[in-house]
Amino acid sequence: MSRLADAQALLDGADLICSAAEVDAAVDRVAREITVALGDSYPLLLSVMGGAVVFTGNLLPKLAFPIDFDYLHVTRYGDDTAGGTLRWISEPRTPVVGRTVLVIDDILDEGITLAAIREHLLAKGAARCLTAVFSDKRIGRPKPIRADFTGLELPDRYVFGYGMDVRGAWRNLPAIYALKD
Ligand SMILES: O=P(O)(O)OC[C@H]1O[C@H](OP(=O)(O)OP(=O)(O)O)[C@H](O)[C@@H]1O
Ligand code: HPA
Repeated sequence: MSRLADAQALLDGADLICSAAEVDAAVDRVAREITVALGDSYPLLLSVMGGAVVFTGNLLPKLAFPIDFDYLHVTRYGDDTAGGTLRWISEPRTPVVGRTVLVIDDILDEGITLAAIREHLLAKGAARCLTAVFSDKRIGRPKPIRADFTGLELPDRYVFGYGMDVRGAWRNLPAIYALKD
């Protein structure tokens, strides 16, 4: 099969678990919570490439206070549906020393990625490091980190859409889908 047909088959065989309207409402709520918590602190927002790109792009225009923005890239899934070793692809260029940092990511799954990023930024001298995730997967096991701001809780299934990929595809979907178990 072609890559196009493979990607279409993945979507056709998946379940819609969260509509675009629910997604948008969750992002609105998270934006309000972040505004209350960080509106006075001129934070540095760090988007975790590449999954956070859609959440970040929708969240930032809803924050009506000054921010600095940069990105970092770490990965441990690649095109796989199970996580492996964390690889740092790029560091933020903006110094974090003394800053209030808000890390933005698409999904907190096992929590390994976000916990490592937070530890790294604090070791680099960030004054505080908060985290905002579009989604938190209910994996039924303890995680090494809890997000300070969470959009949606998702079931323990492989999910995609709204920045999250399945075998590299479908980050562009406005709603959330899950592969059949
Ligand atoms: O909580 P965890 O189990 O550590 O997984 C969460 C991380 O996995 C995904 O990134 P991925 O490794 O797929 O990188 P990508 O966004 O570049 O595809 C996602 O964007 C999170 O950063
Ligand atoms: O369920 C998931 N879907 C997409 N990307 C992910 N990264 C960690 N878990 C997931």
